[in-house]
Amino acid sequence: MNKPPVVTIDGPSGSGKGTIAKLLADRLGYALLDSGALYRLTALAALNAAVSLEDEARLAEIASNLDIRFAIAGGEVAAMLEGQDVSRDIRMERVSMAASKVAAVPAVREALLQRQRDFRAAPGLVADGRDMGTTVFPDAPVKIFLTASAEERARRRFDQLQGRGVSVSLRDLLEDIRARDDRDMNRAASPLAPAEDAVVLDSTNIDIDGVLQKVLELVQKRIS
Ligand SMILES: Nc1ncnc2c1ncn2[C@@H]1O[C@H](COP(=O)(O)OP(=O)(O)O)[C@@H](O)[C@H]1O
Ligand SMILES: Nc1ccn([C@H]2C[C@H](O)[C@@H](COP(=O)(O)OP(=O)(O)O)O2)c(=O)n1
Repeated sequence: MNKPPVVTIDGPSGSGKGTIAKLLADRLGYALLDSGALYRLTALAALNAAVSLEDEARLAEIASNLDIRFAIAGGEVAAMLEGQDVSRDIRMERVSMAASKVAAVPAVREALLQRQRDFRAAPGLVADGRDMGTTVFPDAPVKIFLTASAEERARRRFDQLQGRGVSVSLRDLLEDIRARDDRDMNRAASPLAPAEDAVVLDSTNIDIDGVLQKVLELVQKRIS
């Protein structure tokens, strides 16, 4: 039997992956995997348990035993850790930084691999992350690598956080984005990189609707 199709959307922080993945999943009636949330949840659980981010064995144990669930609340996906809605907590800057460290640990990635593959279900899946097209779903029929300049991505994040009433400096955000890009691209385990068969889309000068239209065109061409 053919496996349900997967559309993978990989790329650096702030490139618009989460936004496009959600819109696309809604349009297609597909399930959604926000794989970054799994790394964020692992990081939050480690911070809550005061586990050192250098302690790779304990981090892998946490990733293997995560008690998590994604629930739909008011049209949004809520991330639940041990029964608590932690959707806001996992987006905090200190958790973002910790997630990028935790994600560099090969045993953590290994522990989360099958959990991610289990999201594949009929009629299809949209999966957003860093290694969806390269490692987790190498047989996906549609692979997108979404990118944008670091300055544009920092500006987007700035607007997003300001909209939520979080006060941040644009310069700090740009530094954080560059540090995270560097760690995500240069780690040994599943580094951030386009799959050989991915279509690279630079959204620096394209709005959300423009990106969605391009992705929908690709899906229509490749998934009948
Ligand atoms: N093409 C785009 N043009 C302008 N803003 C965008 C675009 N794509 C996404 N955004 C905005 O940028 C912010 C970051 O997008 P998000 O989807 O969270 O990125 P990622 O998941 O890649 O980190 C959001 O506020 C989103 O609305
Ligand atoms: N498949 C994935 C998804 C995320 N990660 C890492 C990379 C990031 O530093 C963290 C958080 O990812 P997330 O996609 O939520 O981050 P952004 O929204 O793009 O800022 O996890 C990963 O290594 N592999």
